[in-house]
This record gives sequence, structure tokens and C-alpha cells, in this order.
Amino acid sequence: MTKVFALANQKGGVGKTTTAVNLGIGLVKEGKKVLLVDADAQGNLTDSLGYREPDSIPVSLATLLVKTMMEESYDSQEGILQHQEGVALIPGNIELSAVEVSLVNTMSRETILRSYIDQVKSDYDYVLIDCMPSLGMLTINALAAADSVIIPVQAHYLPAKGMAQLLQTIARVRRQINPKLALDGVLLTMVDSRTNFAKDIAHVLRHEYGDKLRVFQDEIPLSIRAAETSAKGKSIYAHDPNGQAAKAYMAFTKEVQRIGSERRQTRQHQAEHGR
Ligand SMILES: Nc1ncnc2c1ncn2[C@@H]1O[C@H](COP(=O)(O)OP(=O)(O)OP(=O)(O)O)[C@@H](O)[C@H]1O
Ligand SMILES: [Mg+2]
Repeated sequence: MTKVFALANQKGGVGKTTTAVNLGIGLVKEGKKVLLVDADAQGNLTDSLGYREPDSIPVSLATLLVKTMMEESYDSQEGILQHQEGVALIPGNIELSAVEVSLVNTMSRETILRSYIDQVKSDYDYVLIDCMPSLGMLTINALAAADSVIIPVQAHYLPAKGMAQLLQTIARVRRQINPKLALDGVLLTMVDSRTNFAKDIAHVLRHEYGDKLRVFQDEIPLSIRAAETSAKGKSIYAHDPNGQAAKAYMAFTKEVQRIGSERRQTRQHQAEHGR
């Protein structure tokens, strides 16, 4: 069974894209098959994996979404790029802004991305969707397509208001479109160990949202090395394999897998015991 994650937060610059790269390639290191989907018109995920020239993107997610909307057929491999670190990528670019506008007047406008992913996901253990910093139509599509959401939060900014809005959006998608959508949790990123901000924020989130909101135990440290990776077109494991950020992203990758298998066991237990 393929598991689809959306990396979402309408606040910009919180580490969504960096986490998509390093969770994705972390899962590859764990022997999993992974597809990354760049659902952001900025195309940062595509850039940060080294696909910067227009020629390196023969077919983008925008084209595939338009084909899905038009019910045109395509090869399930179409547009999928193979990165040297073993991860597959559906690239995104500025064409996605036009697609987002045209989605508004489309039938099944919230579920076009889901229809597309349903057609290609069977080759993969994990699909990770990197969302743009907004709660617009493409992010709703990502939430509709996902089994679970991961919310990266920058650990020196108190996300109270934005977080409430994001959780409301997730709840609404769950009620109206995608009842199985889980919230695996908040990932604290860019944690500066010299300050207590991360602890304070984790505390506030736990206090305010209680059991509804898991904060991952593993945190990602503030790291120049992590910031450099996007320019290098590689993951933190290739750029600085022995550094703190690589260790943290690998520990986080294992935590994500552990939560997934715990959830499967709970479901199995409930099924076997009649609830
Ligand atoms: N652990 C880290 N330590 C230091 N810098 C980081 C870290 N993680 C990411 N960065 C840098 O912070 C910036 C924002 O990260 P990133 O692009 O992953 O965020 P984002 O949430 O995807 O942003 P956007 O909302 O624009 O899509 C980037 O320049 C990135 O290189
Ligand atoms: Mg991004």
C-alpha cells in the first residue's frame, strides 16, 4: 500500500521543501520507492534537486494535471524524472499558477491531483507532495490526495494563528473530501539549540491542541549545511553525511515509518476486535 504525505504550511520558508527532499531521500535509504511531487509554482523542489534548466523538465506536473482534467490518456511514467540519489520526481514550475486558476472552474476541482496520483502511485511505497505557501486550490488538492499531513514549523516563530487556520482547513477537507486524512504531526525545523524557542513552541502547541496534534520527537537543527543543499542539487546525506542535520533527518525518517506502522497495527487490532 502506497502512503501519500502532503508537506503543508501556508507560512513560507518553514522547511517544507527541504523536508520533502530529505525525508524522500531518507526513505530511499531505508529501501523504499519514493515519488516526490512538486506542487508549488515556485518550483523550489525541482530546482533544489538540480533541475534548473527548462530543458531538464520535458513534462511538468501542470501538463499532467491539465491532461487529467481533460481526461486525456498518458503513460504512467510520463514526466517522471529519476534523481541520482534514487528518488523519482514530478517536476513543478510556474505553469502551475495558470493551472491553479483554471481548476476553479473545473468539475471535481479539489480532486484532480488525487486522480493523477492514483494513476501513478502503485509503483511507489511513498509519495510526498511539496505544497506551496498558501491554502489555495493546489494545497487543497494535495490534502485531498494525501493519507497524512506533515506540518513543518520554523522553531523561532510562534505559529498560533496560522496553525489554527491550517488545522481548520485540514478538518474541512476531512469532512468534505477525504475522510481518511490523518495528521501525522508538526516537525520543528531550524531549531537553534542555543535558545529555548523550540521547547516553548512545542509546549504551546501541545497545550493548545493537545492530543489532536502530535509534535514529532525528532527536530531538525538550524544548519548552514542544510541551507546549502538546495544550491547543490543533492540531499543533506550526500552534502554533509556526518553532520547534525543529516542525523536529524534520518531519525525523523525512521520516526515517520514507526508512526505509520503503529497506525497500521492499531487499525488491524480494531478490525480484529470488531471496532
Ligand atoms: N534546517 C535548516 N537550517 C537552516 N536553513 C534551512 C534549514 N532548512 C531549510 N533551510 C533554508 O530555509 C529556507 C526555507 O526552506 P524551504 O525552502 O525548505 O522552506 P519552504 O517552507 O519550502 O518555503 P516556501 O514556503 O517558500 O515553499 C531555504 O533557503 C532553506 O535552504
Ligand atoms: Mg517550498
